[in-house]
Amino acid sequence: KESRAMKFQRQHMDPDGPSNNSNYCNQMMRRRNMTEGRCKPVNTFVHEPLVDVQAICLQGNITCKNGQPNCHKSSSSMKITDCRVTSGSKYPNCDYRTSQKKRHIIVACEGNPYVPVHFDASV
Ligand SMILES: Nc1ncnc2c1ncn2[C@@H]1O[C@H](C(=O)NS(=O)(=O)C[C@H]2[C@@H](O)[C@H](n3ccc(=O)[nH]c3=O)O[C@@H]2CO)[C@@H](O)[C@H]1O
Repeated sequence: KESRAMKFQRQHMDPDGPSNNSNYCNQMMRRRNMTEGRCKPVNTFVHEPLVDVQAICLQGNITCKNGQPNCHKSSSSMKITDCRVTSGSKYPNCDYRTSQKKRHIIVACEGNPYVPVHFDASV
């Protein structure tokens, strides 16, 4: 069974990316298995070293969207790519808009070791 930490990395980590093409999301959402059963509507990939994203858990606690107190915001902005399903997207041919941004990211952390398990938002 995939751990929550590994699921976070599968869904959100791409340190070597992004390949600067408009098909990045169409390729990566499939490759990371987020188009099975349905097209995952929104997903962010982070283009920073894993250790830098794991270090976010050391920042002060902030409230997550779901009200839990175990979220943390990155101290610096990070290179991300937002993937958002298009209006014309029809499962199983999931179609995404690819948007490259630099944002602070907010993740939820859990466990021992205390590591990211959920992507909450970018600001
Ligand atoms: N505090 C917590 N502590 C610990 N665990 C927590 C906590 N909260 C949730 N989980 C768990 O995480 C799991 C999960 O998949 N949550 S999810 O909201 O659906 C993820 C969102 C995110 O993947 C994506 N998104 C969204 C915006 C954006 O900019 N970029 C972007 O990528 O869309 C998804 C839906 O919004 C679930 O098992 C839930 O129990």
